[in-house]
Amino acid sequence: MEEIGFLGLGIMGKAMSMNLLRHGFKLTVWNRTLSRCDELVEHGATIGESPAAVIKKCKYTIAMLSDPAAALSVVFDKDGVLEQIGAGKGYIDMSTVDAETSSKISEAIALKGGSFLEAPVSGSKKPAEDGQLVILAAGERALYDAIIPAFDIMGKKSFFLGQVGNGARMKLVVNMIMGSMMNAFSEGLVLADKSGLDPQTLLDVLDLGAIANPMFKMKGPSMTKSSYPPAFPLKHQQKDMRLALALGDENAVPMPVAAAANEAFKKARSMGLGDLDFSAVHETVASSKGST
Ligand SMILES: NC(=O)C1=CN([C@@H]2O[C@H](COP(=O)(O)OP(=O)(O)OC[C@H]3O[C@@H](n4cnc5c(N)ncnc54)[C@H](OP(=O)(O)O)[C@@H]3O)[C@@H](O)[C@H]2O)C=CC1
Ligand SMILES: O=CCCC(=O)O
Repeated sequence: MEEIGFLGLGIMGKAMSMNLLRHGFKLTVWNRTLSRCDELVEHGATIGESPAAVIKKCKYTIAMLSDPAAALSVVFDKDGVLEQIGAGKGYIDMSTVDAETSSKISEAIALKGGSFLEAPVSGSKKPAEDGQLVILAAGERALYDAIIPAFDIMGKKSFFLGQVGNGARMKLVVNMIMGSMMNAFSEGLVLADKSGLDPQTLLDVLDLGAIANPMFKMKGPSMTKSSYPPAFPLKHQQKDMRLALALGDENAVPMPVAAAANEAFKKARSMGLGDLDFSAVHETVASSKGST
């Protein structure tokens, strides 16, 4: 495949681009904090000096950015994607954003004659390193077909969900469920502990029953030790809850559980936990003062 551009080398972007390099793809990379490109360069990538420079050089460019503000800035600001996108070029945004943000980007790129695909992912740092993501794509089918060789390296399964917005919506629904679930799990761990049960035994019991899942198995043991090395930063999970609640507003779907979970993530941010893993929401329950 031709050289691919990659914008955004945070936790996910770095893991995904390293994986592409390992599988023989040629990459030109850019990151707002340029020093984060160094490790990729050591593994064979070339640096582009701006998003526009990357787009100019590459037929296809992938982005993995923190939130809607970052996704819009990289496209619309000076030296951004729009300055060089045009006929024959494709832009694939894999960041988790809302449908409105994706649509704005899609429309602007279409006006320049370029192609757009949104492709947010399920799966975190480790699945990104191992090429085990689940890719939720929507937008131009021809671009989806063209970028499949890269998706096949980054993911274990890709879905094409139709028109732009459907990928963003699917991702927000999934993360709304995940964020709500993490809060119930945190409350359960603390409830077990405070009521005299061994939290590790709770983990063993959960793992054998109908609500066993990889997330509890993976994060549970470190949560019981109050250890939260960031795989999925809590500030991004709170952003996803906020965007999912807005989607609920739009569609008049009552979501009291998700709303409560969002408050817990906001509380965790106010406690300075935003850069830790989203499982650190456990601290909002574990460290709450209370007497019986
Ligand atoms: N971590 C995870 O497990 C998963 C994350 N996601 C989603 O993927 C996206 C990236 O997540 P993750 O890698 O964890 O996040 P990080 O916070 O590790 O990285 C964010 C990236 O966005 C860049 N960025 C932030 N603001 C701007 C801006 N204004 N202009 C340009 N670049 C900017 C950062 O650049 P700089 O280095 O300069 O700060 C960095 O490259 C998010 O949308 C997240 O919700 C999806 C699935 C899993
Ligand atoms: O958006 C982040 C998703 C994290 C995960 O699916 O494990």
